[in-house]
Amino acid sequence: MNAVIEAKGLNLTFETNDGPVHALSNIDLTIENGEFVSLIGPSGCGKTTLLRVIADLEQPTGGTILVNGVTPEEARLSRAYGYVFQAAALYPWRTISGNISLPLEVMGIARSERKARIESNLELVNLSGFEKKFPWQLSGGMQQRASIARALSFDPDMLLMDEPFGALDEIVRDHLNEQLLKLWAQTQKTVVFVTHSIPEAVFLSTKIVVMSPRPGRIHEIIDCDLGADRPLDIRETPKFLEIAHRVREGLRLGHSYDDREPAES
Ligand SMILES: Nc1ncnc2c1ncn2[C@@H]1O[C@H](COP(=O)(O)OP(=O)(O)OP(=O)(O)O)[C@@H](O)[C@H]1O
Repeated sequence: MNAVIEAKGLNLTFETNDGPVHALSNIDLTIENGEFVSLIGPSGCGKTTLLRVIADLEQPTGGTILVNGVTPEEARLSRAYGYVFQAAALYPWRTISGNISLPLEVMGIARSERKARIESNLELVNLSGFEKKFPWQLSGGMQQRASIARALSFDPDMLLMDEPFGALDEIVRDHLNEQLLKLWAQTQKTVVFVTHSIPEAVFLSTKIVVMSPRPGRIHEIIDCDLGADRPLDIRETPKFLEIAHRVREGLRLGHSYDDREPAES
């Protein structure tokens, strides 16, 4: 295994009209090739900010970060990752295949190659046959699958996913979680996944990064060694429940530290 993300002493303070907001504090994180890593924590603890720093969408104000051994900017320019947003963010005037094609068109990839890639990626997310539909003709879960196909279209090493299933109901979410696990096993991509959901994090991940707020920092990193074969009912096994309990405890302790903070400073 080799590190695809290496953050050391990462800090990020936003300067706002109401004063500085310390969004990330002293983040040390190494993510190895092929891992599925979830970032979990309460609202405002910096999960999205950390993902955006990896993606070169925010600049850290301190510390260092390497993505695939190079700066986030170089990694972005070499298309090291595909990014999946909370909302599917598909262009409504383009068909599903037109949406998946867009990054490939920007890269100047020939039409026949684009067609082949669209087909294979739609197959990966179980959407074969929906090429000519427009986003509004698809359910929320299908739209999110299409946006995953788009993120995979240029075959990046890594998928960065910001709460991709947060807005979906639980049944659809379960289904998409199963599909995402299959896709991860099939493609062996590295995935960094932001979520609020403990069961989702435990079900999907090889490693869970528990974050705590104000300023956002890593409270604990929990190994999630449930093996590769994870049917949905693994969620009722003692091992799963034990890991979920550890994550919950981590979140609770992270919070109580936060509650004590004003008295200590
Ligand atoms: N562009 C910005 N300018 C100023 N403050 C920001 C900016 N982006 C984020 N923040 C602040 O930084 C902190 C971390 O935000 P972030 O969105 O990373 O948290 P999060 O853990 O992803 O939250 P959520 O789970 O609600 O999405 C918050 O206090 C947020 O208000």
